[in-house]
Amino acid sequence: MKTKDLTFIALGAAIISAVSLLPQLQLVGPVPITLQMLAIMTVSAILGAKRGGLAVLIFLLLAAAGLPLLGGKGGLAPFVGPTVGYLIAFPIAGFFIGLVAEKTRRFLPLFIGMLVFGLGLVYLLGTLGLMIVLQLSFMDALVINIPFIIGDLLKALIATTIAVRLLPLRLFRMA
Ligand SMILES: O=C(O)CCCC[C@@H]1SC[C@@H]2NC(=O)N[C@@H]21
Repeated sequence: MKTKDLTFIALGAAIISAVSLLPQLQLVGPVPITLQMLAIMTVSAILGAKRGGLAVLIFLLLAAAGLPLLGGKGGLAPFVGPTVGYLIAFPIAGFFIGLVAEKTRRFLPLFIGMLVFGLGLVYLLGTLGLMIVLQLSFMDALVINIPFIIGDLLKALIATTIAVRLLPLRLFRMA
């Protein structure tokens, strides 16, 4: 990996971290509405699988190291809390969204990739985390995701729109 790639990974992690500092909306239940997935989907699509996944991983390491990036909290507590499944899903989703973006720059396939990995996979692992930490049934944990769907669809739409405009410029291609 070249210096240029490392710079983009650091930049990606910084963007995701900056967005994660924005206030979260705790409507009902244990999981907040956040803009994290908007940043993760956009950065990963632009940087590709390896660099996107690593950028998300560094963001999580910064949070684990104590930066208040997860609802104003940092340290290890969020990684054993109700949202742990979402946190585990973030870099995996980033990797696969990046992989899809490496294969296509067309809007529809990339948008579908965002839906499958940015929503589907994140909700699935998030649900499993909720089941384990809060001792809920699969259905009780799954319904906790319902309030996020419209907002997350919008985030996927925005991330795809940004990515399909930036990818053809080849600004961020691998060094
Ligand atoms: O800060 C955390 O501890 C992680 C919060 C995870 C929030 C999830 S991500 C997918 C879904 N969409 C949202 O806006 N919130 C949840």
